[in-house]
Amino acid sequence: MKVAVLGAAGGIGQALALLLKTQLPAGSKLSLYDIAPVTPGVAVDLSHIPTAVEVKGFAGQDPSAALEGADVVLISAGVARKPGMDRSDLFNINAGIVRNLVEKCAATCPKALIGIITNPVNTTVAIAAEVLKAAGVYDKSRLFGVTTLDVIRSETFIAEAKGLNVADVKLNVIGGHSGVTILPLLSQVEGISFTDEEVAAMTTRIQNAGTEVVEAKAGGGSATLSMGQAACRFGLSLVRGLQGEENVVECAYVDGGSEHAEFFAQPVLLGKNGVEKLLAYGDVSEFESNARDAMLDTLKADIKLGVEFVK
Ligand SMILES: NC(=O)c1ccc[n+]([C@@H]2O[C@H](COP(=O)([O-])OP(=O)(O)OC[C@H]3O[C@@H](n4cnc5c(N)ncnc54)[C@H](O)[C@@H]3O)[C@@H](O)[C@H]2O)c1
Ligand SMILES: O=C(O)C[C@H](O)C(=O)O
Repeated sequence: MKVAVLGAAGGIGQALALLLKTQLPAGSKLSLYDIAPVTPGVAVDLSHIPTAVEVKGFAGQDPSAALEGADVVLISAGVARKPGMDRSDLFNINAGIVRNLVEKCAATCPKALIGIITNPVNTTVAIAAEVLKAAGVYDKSRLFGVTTLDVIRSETFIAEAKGLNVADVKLNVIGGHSGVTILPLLSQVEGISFTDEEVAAMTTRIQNAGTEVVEAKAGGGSATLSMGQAACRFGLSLVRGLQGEENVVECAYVDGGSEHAEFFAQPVLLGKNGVEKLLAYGDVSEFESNARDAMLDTLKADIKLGVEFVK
């Protein structure tokens, strides 16, 4: 199994690469690419860790060598937020970066599963889909917006607030990955109840968690370590699905399963072809159903921006 990380010299990329080096199944290959010249050095550094995962690093303008034979490509290349910015403010720079990298994926590893981390995810995934369509290799089962950070944040914050073992907290986070489009389904967490005030406060905290990190880092970037962990969890789930493991389920921002929008984050069953089955996200409370409906104009506008960027 070969996993490529594009943006591998960055804050997320290096954390993700370290976690993958230590957690990918024995015999895997890890391929690191970034425009930053340090990238081969990051690979050499990681290669001294004693695991049976072969790691290679590539720098420069062309990622093709890193992508050859890739089964999974995780893309975190691009710029991150500073205080006062929204994720949508990253569009001007990151849209072109994602377009160019996905064009290379289409040419070099058209069957790879692609996970987009680069923000604004609501839009960059739509860009990736249009690029793959234009290249004639689009398979909606193989493209994912990585929203796992919203899931692990929800698990963490709920466990903290309710005094639970975090391993026991499970929930779906649906919609997209910015502001009001992030909707944790708190009503589905088993064994606990929330007051209306707690639901409102917890939902807002989860929606603003990225900004919480951006402000705490005070101009030094956005979430990198928690995102590295989230992307590793998601990447390993993709690998487990590809290897034929059963019942591998993650929430991700995907195409086609939703009556709500062209792309929508929801639970998916992963398998040998990426999305094996789109799963229903289950019953929702009145608060959640209102919040879901209220996000749709924003989400659809984010998607339209991505489609129009490529067309
Ligand atoms: N999906 C999520 O939940 C989530 C969470 C956190 C951050 N992000 C996003 O991930 C992205 C990366 O964040 P970061 O903190 O790692 O940023 P970073 O600045 O630390 O790293 C980005 C890396 O991308 C590289 N890069 C830039 N242009 C490139 C190109 N054309 N080809 C290859 N590499 C290129 C840079 O050299 C840098 O090493 C940002 O857009 C951020 O908003 C998403
Ligand atoms: O908030 C950001 O800009 C980064 C990321 O999307 C996050 O949720 O932490």
